[in-house]
Amino acid sequence: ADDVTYRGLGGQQGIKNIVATLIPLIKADPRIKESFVDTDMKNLAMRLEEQFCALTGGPCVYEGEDMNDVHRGLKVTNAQFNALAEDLQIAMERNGVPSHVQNKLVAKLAPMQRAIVTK
Ligand code: HEM
Repeated sequence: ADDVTYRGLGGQQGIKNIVATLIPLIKADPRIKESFVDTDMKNLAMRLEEQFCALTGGPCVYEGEDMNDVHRGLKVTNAQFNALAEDLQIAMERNGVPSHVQNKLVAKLAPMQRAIVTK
């Protein structure tokens, strides 16, 4: 499998660090934080690590919920989707991920927008 992007993120440890940076950004972001008040953020972090690893060619299997099912009823807007993507880019930037690799991960998340945005 092509794991260039996975390696660009710094592999398993790099992804762990990126998600650890991302979670507090989500919790502090006035555009999206209300959506996560009842969320188990440790579980979310574990699932995001799996998902980013699997999507970028790493040796992981995403074992979380289907993106449609988990976001159904949350009334997520396009603006909120973009806000989270922006927070992710900040998290990658802070962990020294080159911008071309940042763009690769964001591009892999883009097709999920239709499943996540329901408003
Ligand atoms: C790039 C965009 C996004 C990705 C890749 C993503 C991915 C995920 C993943 C992997 C989970 C965990 C599923 C599980 O527990 O099995 C999750 C849960 C969740 N997501 Fe998203 N998500 C995105 C955008 C958003 C946005 C914009 C919002 C709201 C503003 C949101 C709100 C939530 C909430 C509240 C949960 C937890 C649901 C629960 O625990 O019942 N997500 N997301």
